[in-house]
Amino acid sequence: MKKNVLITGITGFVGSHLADYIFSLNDGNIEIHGTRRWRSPVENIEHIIEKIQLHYCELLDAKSVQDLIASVRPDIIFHLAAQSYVMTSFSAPVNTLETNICGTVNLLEAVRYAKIDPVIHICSSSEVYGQVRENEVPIRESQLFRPASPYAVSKVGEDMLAFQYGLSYGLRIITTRMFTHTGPRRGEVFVTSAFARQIARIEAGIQEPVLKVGNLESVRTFADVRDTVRAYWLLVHKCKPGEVYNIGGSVSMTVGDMLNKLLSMTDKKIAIKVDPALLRPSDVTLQIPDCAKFRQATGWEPEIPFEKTLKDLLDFWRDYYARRKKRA
Ligand SMILES: C[C@H]1O[C@H](OP(=O)(O)OP(=O)(O)OC[C@H]2O[C@@H](n3cnc4c(=O)[nH]c(N)nc43)[C@H](O)[C@@H]2O)[C@@H](O)[C@@H](O)C1=O
Repeated sequence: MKKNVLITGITGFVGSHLADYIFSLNDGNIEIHGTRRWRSPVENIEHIIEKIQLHYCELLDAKSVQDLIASVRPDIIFHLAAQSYVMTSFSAPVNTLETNICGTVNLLEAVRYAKIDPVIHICSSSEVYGQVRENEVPIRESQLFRPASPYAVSKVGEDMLAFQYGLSYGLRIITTRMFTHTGPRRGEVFVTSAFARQIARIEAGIQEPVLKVGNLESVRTFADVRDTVRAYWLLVHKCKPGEVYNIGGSVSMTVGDMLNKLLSMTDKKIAIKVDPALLRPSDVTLQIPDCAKFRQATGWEPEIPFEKTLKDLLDFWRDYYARRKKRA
């Protein structure tokens, strides 16, 4: 019998890569279902749109989610739909909390009412740990939560809901606290993409050679999105419901060092300018994960070198502006 895999947020960055990864396994017994909101652009999944079952679904509408779950009856759920930009959560805290917390409740309730028993992957985030002290890195799953943004609080909520629905109703939920991940299709607001996009625009002659930045001192441990989705697939097959796992890359550096790597990939001379609008009321400046628990459970290791991740991201934006120019 075919296995139904449901990816909420399949039109997004990680969702689209996860669908690509599952297709690459060439398993004829898997049917991929995904959700989209009526306004969501579909360019990330245009290349696979004929091969997936796409469902209109509004996570904040309980009926919409119940109808979806009752009709798909998924065996595996990857809940990737979210308001995921930290900065936006400061200007739209209620929307962030609603989407990430109430949206997750609607999904978990819909599973209960459908009386099905799927494996459910809930995406918490490394942001739940907030600002850690130097003696607290690498960060383990037992680290205290000190959320530094409404987004982080929303992910604490999601994390706790995953625990509680497992405890109260026996749902088979596995939670990840993923650290920063990037690669082609990364949304333009996130730091790696924001920088790569500006370089591509400068190369295309549609932006002055001045690159706007926020806080360059933050340390991040970058993972490639393609390693990330491979980890998520292993997670639902090898990890234990009720447990929570850190997942992250192995390359840690400041955002400024990451920028220098990107700048070394272009011939253009580019000036750097701090834009105060990109500075957060409170920032998380030290994120280095301890992923031993996940590695032990799955044998997963990140494989893609960070230079390739950045080059692929930059080329993604170069292609984007080349195609735009052709259409004009
Ligand atoms: C795990 C976690 O990972 C992501 O959250 P994030 O790490 O906050 O991602 P980001 O790319 O917005 O910022 C990274 C750092 O870079 C600094 N920074 C400097 N200059 C710019 C800049 O120009 N733009 C942005 N966005 N950040 C900048 C900024 O202040 C911050 O310190 C999300 O996927 C989130 O959903 C998630 O769960």
